[in-house]
Amino acid sequence: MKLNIAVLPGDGIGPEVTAQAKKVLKAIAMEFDHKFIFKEALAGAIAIDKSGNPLPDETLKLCKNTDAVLFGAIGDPKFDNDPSAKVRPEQGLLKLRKELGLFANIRPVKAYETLLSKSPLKKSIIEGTDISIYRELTGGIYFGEKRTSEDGNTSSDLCEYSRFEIERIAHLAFKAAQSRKGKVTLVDKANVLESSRLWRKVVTEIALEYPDVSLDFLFVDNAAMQMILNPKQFDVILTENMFGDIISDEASVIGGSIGLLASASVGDKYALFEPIHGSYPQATGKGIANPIASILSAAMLLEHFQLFEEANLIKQGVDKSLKLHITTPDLNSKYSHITTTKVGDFIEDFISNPKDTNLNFKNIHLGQSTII
Ligand SMILES: NC(=O)c1ccc[n+]([C@@H]2O[C@H](COP(=O)([O-])OP(=O)(O)OC[C@H]3O[C@@H](n4cnc5c(N)ncnc54)[C@H](O)[C@@H]3O)[C@@H](O)[C@H]2O)c1
Ligand SMILES: CC(C)[C@H](C(=O)O)[C@@H](O)C(=O)O
Ligand SMILES: [Mg+2]
Repeated sequence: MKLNIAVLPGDGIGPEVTAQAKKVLKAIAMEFDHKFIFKEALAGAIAIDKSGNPLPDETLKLCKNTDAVLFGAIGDPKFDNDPSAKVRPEQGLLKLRKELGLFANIRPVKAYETLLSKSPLKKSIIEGTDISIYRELTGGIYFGEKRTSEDGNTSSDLCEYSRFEIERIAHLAFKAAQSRKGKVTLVDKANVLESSRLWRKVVTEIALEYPDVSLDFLFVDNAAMQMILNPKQFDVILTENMFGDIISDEASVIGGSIGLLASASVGDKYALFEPIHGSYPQATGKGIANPIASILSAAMLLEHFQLFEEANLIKQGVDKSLKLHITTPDLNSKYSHITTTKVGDFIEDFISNPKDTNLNFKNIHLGQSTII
């Protein structure tokens, strides 16, 4: 298969982790005789520095003319620490999501058998957790009207949703549940917010079209607690933009690191794949950022194009790296010298030689030969 992939590495650790995902995709192309053509473009703080615009026109144009976008992360403390900054890196990402119509952001969360001891949560609580979060991505408070009074002392962000925006992601969530455990949990704040009451009404109506799927409701404050008390109760979580942002970072604790959580953002026409984490500025250039979220986002990209065998091979490589503790320090690897690049190298090697039980870690040099 031939795929044109726009790569937007972004800021901070974005370029480091995206380079690993790209490397892994190149290995897949080689093994399966695909042609993946990568074209890089600027987004985020780096784009503001170069052009004054967090999403330059040529970047948007490239994304609209490719089959898929592989996104790193954006954000820089110089903007985070300046509330009066007029242009911000995050505006670039939000505009990109809106322009590409990426209304559904799918964030899988699972507890890896080999990482059960890495989570601060008890093994008995997290073991077997497998959740798919469907986060609405182009509406709600992120995109409603923003106002600040003339004296600068009052500000507001409008949270607005239409029936159409709720319906289209709800259908995706119910369809996903049909091929999973058959349960959708709508996370909202319907006891307070009018917009959440619309979500409940519309989602309840749509549920009638999916009699094989059960629907329940949880207020977001309770959901945040349930996520760490009893995450196994969840199958598909359907929620609005901001609640989904918050609850998915919280859910990453189950896996052991946010550096493991990938995502796919899809719409009617375009698709973008990115880790759920940010630009983790403190880690830039240190080689300590976990690239697995980015690598698994590349696997989601392949799944989007029905390349399941290829995606599975990447996932097997990830599983193997975790099993062998070929991991960055966020997962307390027992080896101190496993960098971002070395994790990518290992998964790349695995893809070209998955059966090699003596995988020689040619790029890794662990200094021991009996770790398999
Ligand atoms: N999609 C995006 O591009 C995105 C997402 C979230 C935050 N941001 C931006 O990133 C910047 C930093 O935000 P933040 O510090 O709140 O969130 P962050 O996700 O960048 O980092 C939060 C913490 O998560 C951990 N972490 C994140 N990525 C990791 C990785 N790959 N490996 C290991 N550990 C990792 C680190 O402990 C880090 O301190 C801000 O400017 C923010 O706006 C961008
Ligand atoms: C950077 C920010 C705009 C973004 C969001 O809130 O959607 C991020 O937190 C994410 O989860 O992708
Ligand atoms: Mg977030």
